[in-house]
Formats: sequence, structure tokens, C-alpha cells
Amino acid sequence: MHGAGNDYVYVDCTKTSIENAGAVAKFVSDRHFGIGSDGLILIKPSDKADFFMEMYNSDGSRAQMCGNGIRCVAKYVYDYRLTDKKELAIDTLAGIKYIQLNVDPATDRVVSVRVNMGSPILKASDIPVNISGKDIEGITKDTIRDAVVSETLTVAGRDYQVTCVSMGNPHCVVFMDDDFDMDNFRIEEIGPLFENHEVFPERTNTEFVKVIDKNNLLMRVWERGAGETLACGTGCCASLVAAVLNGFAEDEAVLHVLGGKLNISWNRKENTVYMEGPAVTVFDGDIDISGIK
Ligand SMILES: N[C@H](CCC[C@H](N)C(=O)O)C(=O)O
Repeated sequence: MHGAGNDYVYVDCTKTSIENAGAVAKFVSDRHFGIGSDGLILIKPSDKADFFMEMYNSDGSRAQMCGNGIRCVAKYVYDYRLTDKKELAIDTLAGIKYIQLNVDPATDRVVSVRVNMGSPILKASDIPVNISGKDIEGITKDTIRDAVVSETLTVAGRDYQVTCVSMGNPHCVVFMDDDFDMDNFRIEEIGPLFENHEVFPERTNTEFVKVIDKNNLLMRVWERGAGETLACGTGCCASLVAAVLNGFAEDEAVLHVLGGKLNISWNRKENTVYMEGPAVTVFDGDIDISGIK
């Protein structure tokens, strides 16, 4: 399944379990010797919510949250009749997320999925990022403490203005100039240098964003543990929050990514971010993982 081109292999683990999930993730993600994906997502039972989403990047590392992934989990459990609910609670390492399935009544097909992604985490030490931040008033009802907004980070000898946001997983958002050539940008050269920069003790996802206007942002992303993906749900949320913090966007915007579009909004009164986007099943089948160490 994929969400705006960000594809994962999903496994129903409500009645079975996978012990070495990191190794399985590396195997299934290989686009030549495996199935081919940006990672692996296990759908597990939960005693606190309807299901638990366990997510692994293609390098086998586990992540706290996956925006495109949780939309597909919601579609999966509905389509495969693990539930008949159209409003779901799915637990993650970033807490329980509340989801609405938009289903076409004529066909019973999931048209799109809307997720309450919770509040953005902006305190530097909670991202985590070792850059000094500043307190910000007037954006949300509470003062935002020690936020990294348009601070300078030197990468490969060049200074970048970065804004750091966590959606349960770390994001470093970099706004590019109006004349920046996003199509021919060699993200594979600079992405790993941000991902593994020493200021990010848990590495980071990095979003390179161009502002089209106050309600449209263009984004490419180098994901922690996966490289460039065609979309990143948590990264789109982080980019919208960063754009509002920098005065570049209004509270709702379309995030234009290589794999499509996501609609993101930040209800600053509630201090809640909402994401709406597609979820698509490409194929299903069985895999033999017995030989994977
Ligand atoms: N690479 C991310 C996890 C996947 C996030 C992304 N695919 C999304 O849709 O949010 C991390 O290690 O934090």
C-alpha cells in the first residue's frame, strides 16, 4: 500500500507476530531482492486503542510515527474487515492517533483518510536537536519554549536556516529560495549529511520546502532510515507548522510532494495538526520470512 507514493509492506499481526521485524523490513524493502518498499508496517492488537501500528524504515530502524502509513493502516483494517468502524483510534510510539475514513457509500471504498496528528513538539530537547532555541509568544495559547525556528545550521561548510519540529519523530525543515531548482536538486548528496548531523542525536528526517504561496508548499524529503521518499506525512505536517512559525503560510495548506498532495492544517487554538490524504492498495499476498535472520 502507499500514501501519495510513500509505500510500505503491511502485515496483519493481529493473530501472529514477527520476531526480527527490523531484519524483515530490510529484506522486504529491497526493490530487487525483496518486494520493494520504503519500509514495513505491522498491524498489531492493542488494549488501549483499536490497533497498534509498529513501523520500520527500509534500513530496519524503528520509527515512532508514520503519517502516510497510519492512513493506510486505517484503510487496511476496514477493507480486510478487521473492523467495521469508520472512526478509529490507532496507537503508536507517538501516542494514540484518531482517524476518520472517508468512504464512498455507493462503493464502500475508502476515498481518503483524515488523521488527527496531535500537537507539534517544538522544544529543542524534545525533538531532539542540540541547537539553542527561543521562546515564541502569540502562535498558540501557551508560550512555545526553546523552539528552533530559522536558526543557523552549518552542513558541508554551508549555512542553512533550519526550523525543527517533531510529530513524534524528528524533522528538520529547510526553506529554499524562490529561484531554487527543486527538480534538479541533488538531494541524495545533502540529505544524508542532514540526517546524520551531530546536532541530531536520533538522526532526523529533512524536508526541503519551497513556498508557492500562503496555502501551497512544494516539498522534497530525505527520510531518516529510508532516503528520499515520494511523500512523508509527518514531514508534511512538520513543514506546515514550520511555515506558519516563519510567517510563510496560513494555518492550512496543500503540500505538493513528488507522489501527490496532502492537505495539512494546524488548528492553533487546539494546538492540533490534521492531515488528509490518499491511501491505496497496490497488491496483496503472502511472504515467506522463515529464512530471514
Ligand atoms: N522515516 C521516518 C518514519 C516514516 C515517516 C514518513 N514516511 C511519514 O509518512 O510520516 C522516521 O524515521 O522518523
